[in-house]
Amino acid sequence: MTQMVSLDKIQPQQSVGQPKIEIKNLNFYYGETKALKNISLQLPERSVTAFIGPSGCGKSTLLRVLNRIYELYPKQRAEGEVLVDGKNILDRDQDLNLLRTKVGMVFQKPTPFPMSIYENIAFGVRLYEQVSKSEMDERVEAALRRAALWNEVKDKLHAGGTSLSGGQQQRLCIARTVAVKPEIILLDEPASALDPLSTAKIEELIDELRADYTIVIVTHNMQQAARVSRQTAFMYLGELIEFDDTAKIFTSPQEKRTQDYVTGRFG
Ligand SMILES: Nc1ncnc2c1ncn2[C@@H]1O[C@H](COP(=O)(O)OP(=O)(O)OP(=O)(O)O)[C@@H](O)[C@H]1O
Repeated sequence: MTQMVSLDKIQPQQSVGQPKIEIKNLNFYYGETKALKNISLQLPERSVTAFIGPSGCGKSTLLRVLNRIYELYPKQRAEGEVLVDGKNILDRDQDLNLLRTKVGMVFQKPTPFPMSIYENIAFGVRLYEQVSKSEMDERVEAALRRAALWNEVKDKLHAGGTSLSGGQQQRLCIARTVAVKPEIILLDEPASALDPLSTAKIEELIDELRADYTIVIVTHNMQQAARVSRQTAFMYLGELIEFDDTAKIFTSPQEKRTQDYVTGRFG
């Protein structure tokens, strides 16, 4: 079998936590088109899970179900159950604002708000909490430190967020997400628009954040999945083909399609 992924980069085995997210018999539709077919899987808490698979297999769709962001678009609907801490977030009575503070999301392209670095973080905090000026200063600093950006921006907090480099903007978006104290962070190809150095910084950051958050990352980059994740889900044509420890998916997968994909035979 041709090895595409260097094995020394794969995360060491550790004990896996309790399931934070349990997806049960999930189907997803764009109008009449069924994009996810009966997906069931459990994502452990305080751990990084990667979704991999060829273009169009449903990785981003599955990620977007986890904070119900698809609801912003007409004719998109999910059926089945997604339990977060045992509560089905697909229930009609789910408070979507609450869900989105608990489940933060970072997109492929850095999307800072057109405001200062400080305000990029303070804005989201203010939506959910009333905090004093000094508390806000502390929140902003803590979030920027958590996103490994503080040292680079501490002297220009009132400069525009968009004046930062692409890699810094992405870390600002991670800081903004972390500032509202989520438990789950969804990352949709967070480094695909970045240069190798900025990508390495994002990966280091993911490695630090995994102790405190349940992280789900969609990536096209299999080396990246191997470097950052503890579990990997391989998807194909809207189905979950295989879900296992990342080391197993990349070295001894059970399914031929997984093997073909991770060894570069298709995709
Ligand atoms: N807004 C939309 N309307 C209709 N169909 C869509 C929409 N978004 C995605 N799809 C379809 O749903 C399926 C899954 O798409 P999705 O973007 O989740 O795949 P992906 O694995 O994330 O792909 P990529 O790696 O290219 O980003 C595809 O067949 C796609 O064409």
